[in-house]
Amino acid sequence: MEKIFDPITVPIILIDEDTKVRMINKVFANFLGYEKEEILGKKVQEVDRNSRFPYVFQTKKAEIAWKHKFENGHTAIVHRIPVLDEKDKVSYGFGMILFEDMKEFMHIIEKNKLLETELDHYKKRLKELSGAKYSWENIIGNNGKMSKIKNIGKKVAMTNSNVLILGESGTGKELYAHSIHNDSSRHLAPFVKVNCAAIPADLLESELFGYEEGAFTGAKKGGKIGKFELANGGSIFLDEIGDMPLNMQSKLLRVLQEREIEKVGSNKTKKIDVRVIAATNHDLKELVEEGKFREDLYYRLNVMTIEIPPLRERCDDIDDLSSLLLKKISKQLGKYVNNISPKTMEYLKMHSWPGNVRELENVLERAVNLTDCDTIQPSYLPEYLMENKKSKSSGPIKSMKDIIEEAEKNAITSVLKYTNGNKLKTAKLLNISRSSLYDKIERYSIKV
Ligand SMILES: Nc1ncnc2c1ncn2[C@@H]1O[C@H](COP(=O)(O)OP(=O)(O)OP(=O)(O)O)[C@@H](O)[C@H]1O
Repeated sequence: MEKIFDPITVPIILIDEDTKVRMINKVFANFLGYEKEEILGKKVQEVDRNSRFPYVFQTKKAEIAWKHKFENGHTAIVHRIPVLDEKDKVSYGFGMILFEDMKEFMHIIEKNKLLETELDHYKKRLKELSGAKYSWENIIGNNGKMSKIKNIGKKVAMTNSNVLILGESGTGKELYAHSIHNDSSRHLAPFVKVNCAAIPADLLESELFGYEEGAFTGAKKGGKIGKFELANGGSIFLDEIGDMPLNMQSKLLRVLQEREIEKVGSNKTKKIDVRVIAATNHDLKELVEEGKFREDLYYRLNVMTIEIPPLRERCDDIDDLSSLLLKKISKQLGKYVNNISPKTMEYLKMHSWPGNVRELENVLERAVNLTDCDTIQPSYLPEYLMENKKSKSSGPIKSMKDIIEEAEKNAITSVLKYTNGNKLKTAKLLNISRSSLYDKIERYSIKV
């Protein structure tokens, strides 16, 4: 035992069940102001009256990194560990000094604090670089349906399953995708967004999976890393998944099943660990029925589903949402506008909000810019919002197709008015392509 204890440069001590010192190394004995031989066999309390070992033997609980003032006046940081036998009886105690003086200890603490601050800073930077900007606190609305959906989102974030976020354009699907990633165990890894509708069909495969050098004419030297590989360890947000071409859907399905990708022009596969968060404003089930979306992919993605209802279906949220958005917008614009008059609120609640929260945000931003007092009056609302109130009436029951067409027509008409007939802005606000907007304008004979 002596041979083991003495070469150790950290002060250590071994005590038997009667608190007698069985072994102590030279450094510890010298620290106490004794020679080793003077201490061995003595009760620990005789060597240091302040010893807590008798107490530790009673509680049977280790005291780790405790500050201890020795009888000789030294203060140190120590461990006191009771060792129990199979019958849960104390068989011996082990003690050691971690820091022989408090200055050394305080120095380590300070250094640790500094490191923690630095670590926080780099964690924040990493999060920013990871691509996910928003978290739950950016999703306004803690009442009614919104709080329920947020709670579902938080539960979903804890799992590792694929997520499907459904909801009309402007309902906050992207906010949810970011927040789920940021609240998941993957939050320090990348969050990569791909808008499946914005990438031409023939480029989507190489965009998602990358390509090898020389894979096709015009391919970059050295090839290209795909979004899936970039998201490895993190999450990939496949926005507008409903617009993904069928041939790509089969390839995506393979990736989800096999958890491996194959670059364009390569015959090698690479294992990847990516969580898919997909979103769409289409009715995916309907697309499946129409043969435009693969059923097997639908079920693969539809493991955890979050459905965000359109704003018109959660009128109760409009009050809360408007006040909180108003606060945010006033702060951003540096204006003090914190009230919405009851009449204005009435108009806001009557509107059908085809552009959902995005439209509400725009309406409020416009009003904050126009108003010169602290309250938003109806006169600061766009014309089309007041007209909607007059035209709201219930009629005979219509087919789903007619209802959807009518809603589309109303949405396009409203937003066109709101943008003063600007088609590019309208298409953007409604999140549809320009060509699709032109088609619908023609189909519904909308006067621009
Ligand atoms: N609950 C909410 N709280 C705060 N802002 C919201 C909320 N929901 C939506 N928004 C705002 O509305 C706008 C649209 O949100 P987002 O882009 O997440 O919607 P989306 O459903 O992904 O739309 P799209 O389908 O058109 O891509 C953003 O400016 C976002 O900040």
